[in-house]
Amino acid sequence: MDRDIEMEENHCRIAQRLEFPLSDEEDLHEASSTTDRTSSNISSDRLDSSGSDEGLGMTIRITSPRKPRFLRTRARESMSPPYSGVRALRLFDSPATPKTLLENSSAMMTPVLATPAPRNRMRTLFNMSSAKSTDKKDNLDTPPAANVNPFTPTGMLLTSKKRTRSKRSLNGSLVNSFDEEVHEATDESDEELPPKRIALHQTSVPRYHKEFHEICLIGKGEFGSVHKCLNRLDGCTYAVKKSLMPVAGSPNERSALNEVWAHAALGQHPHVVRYYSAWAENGHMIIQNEFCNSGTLEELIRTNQQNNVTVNEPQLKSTLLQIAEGLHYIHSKQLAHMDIKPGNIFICRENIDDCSVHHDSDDGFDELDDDYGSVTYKIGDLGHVTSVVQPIVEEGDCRYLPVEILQENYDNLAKADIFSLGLTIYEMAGGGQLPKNGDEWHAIRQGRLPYNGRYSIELHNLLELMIHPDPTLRPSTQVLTQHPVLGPNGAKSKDQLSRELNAERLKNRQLSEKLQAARHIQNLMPLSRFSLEEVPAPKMPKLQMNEPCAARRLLLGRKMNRSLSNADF
Ligand SMILES: Nc1ncnc2c1ncn2[C@@H]1O[C@H](COP(=O)(O)OP(=O)(O)OP(=O)(O)O)[C@@H](O)[C@H]1O
Repeated sequence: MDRDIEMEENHCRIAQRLEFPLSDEEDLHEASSTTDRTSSNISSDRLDSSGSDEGLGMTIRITSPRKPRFLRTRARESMSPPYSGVRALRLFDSPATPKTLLENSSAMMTPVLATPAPRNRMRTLFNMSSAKSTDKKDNLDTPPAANVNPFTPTGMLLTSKKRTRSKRSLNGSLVNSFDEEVHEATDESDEELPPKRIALHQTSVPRYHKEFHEICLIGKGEFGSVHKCLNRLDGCTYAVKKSLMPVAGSPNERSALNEVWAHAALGQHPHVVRYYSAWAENGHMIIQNEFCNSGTLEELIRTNQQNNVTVNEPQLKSTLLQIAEGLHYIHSKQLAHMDIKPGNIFICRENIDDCSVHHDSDDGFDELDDDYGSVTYKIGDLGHVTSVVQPIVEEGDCRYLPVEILQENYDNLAKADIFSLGLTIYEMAGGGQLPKNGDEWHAIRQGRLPYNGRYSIELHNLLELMIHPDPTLRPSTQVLTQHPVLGPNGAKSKDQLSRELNAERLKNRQLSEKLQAARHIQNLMPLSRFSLEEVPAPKMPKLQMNEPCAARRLLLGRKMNRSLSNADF
């Protein structure tokens, strides 16, 4: 009896400490009675698994119409009856204090998006209590409240299963399973759920002004406006793109997500504009990207035209090579860009003092010095990216589109990018504005480009090959990056050339050492007994690739010890 009183007192003390407000208490009691009233709805398997009548693990089927699956899951977790819930926590015989339990509970509850915050701490306790019992089961049974990126290998697999459900809408546009509304998800297995599980309006996060200081507007496109922004925390500059209109719930929502998915699936490459994060704010899609400090190739072409400046051939070749590198990377991920054009090629110059300029200059031929310093070209605006295996094509700019895409032949999407790249470089080479239609437009689709004589005929022939009417005959990105017209000297930077020179010198030196050793042996014994391969190389100090020329000349000098033992070259 004394123990009962003591427990009752303990219970009151805890309730006080947790600031149990009357309204919520009533609320919760109501929930309790609702539970009683709907006891037939309480799933018996969960009750059984808890093995008690304490409300631990008790679940209620919420029958409100069309609530998203994850909301329903959370709702049922937060509606356990209060009194039995408190007892279910076993506070009296647990070494954990209510505070620890509260902390644990909030840690456990944070990741679910669009779940209303618990109305008070006590309710959090109940959440924790029920979460504890269902946690294991939920992790196994419930797919996470997160989209599946269709451009990752898993996403591609999932899409291929869903493709049977793709259909054409009445207005002729392709409707894919990704467009199915989130709330259409029923109690299906993970595979059967649509990959788009989070609607943008469910994920509004007020980050823009909190995290960024807006410096200026740098551009506007059809989809969005782009601002140069300073991140308040890391102090670096970014290009932050915000959709012009709220896209949440609109037909543009998928395109907006497409860009984010493509960026995220592609990851980092020196010739693809780098992506940092994305979020939705008041229905707008916001994407934080690397800031490219020298604008777009389109702006450069326009300025050159105005100033009557011609781009020299090494610059043309370097640009072609760099974009081919970026495309090669995109194609290696089974994706196609589908909107390659000067306006979507971004330029970074290294000597401009800006910590947001991220260069990966180690690969050698991705820069070319011009009057302003090293220049890197990057592919951006990934809004049209599609999988080459399961294409959903949203046609890009008709000036750069090959005819097979307009005819809805999607067998060679990677080669459609090659076509657009050929025309992009042609424009950069002074080819003038490309036609949108008419005879000239058709002539280009027949593989004919007017030659203006400002660059070599070899390069011109390569550009014509890139726009060949038969996509299979256009060179792949792999072929382009190793194409003799683009190498060895024309498009390479000084760094790359000196690295290659060093490598050639090293090879040369090894060969001459072998030759000298062979001569030496020949003097000692008849040569017929040894093939050249068997001749042991003389022992010499290793030549470092980056040694200055003077040092190398010394090493190649005549005063070297020679040995017939095996050398470790
Ligand atoms: N990462 C960046 N760095 C610097 N400037 C950028 C960057 N991204 C975009 N811009 C500027 O913003 C302009 C619009 O950007 P973007 O082309 O991505 O928008 P969009 O609405 O998707 O365009 P489109 O009409 O081609 O679909 C660009 O032309 C460019 O001037």
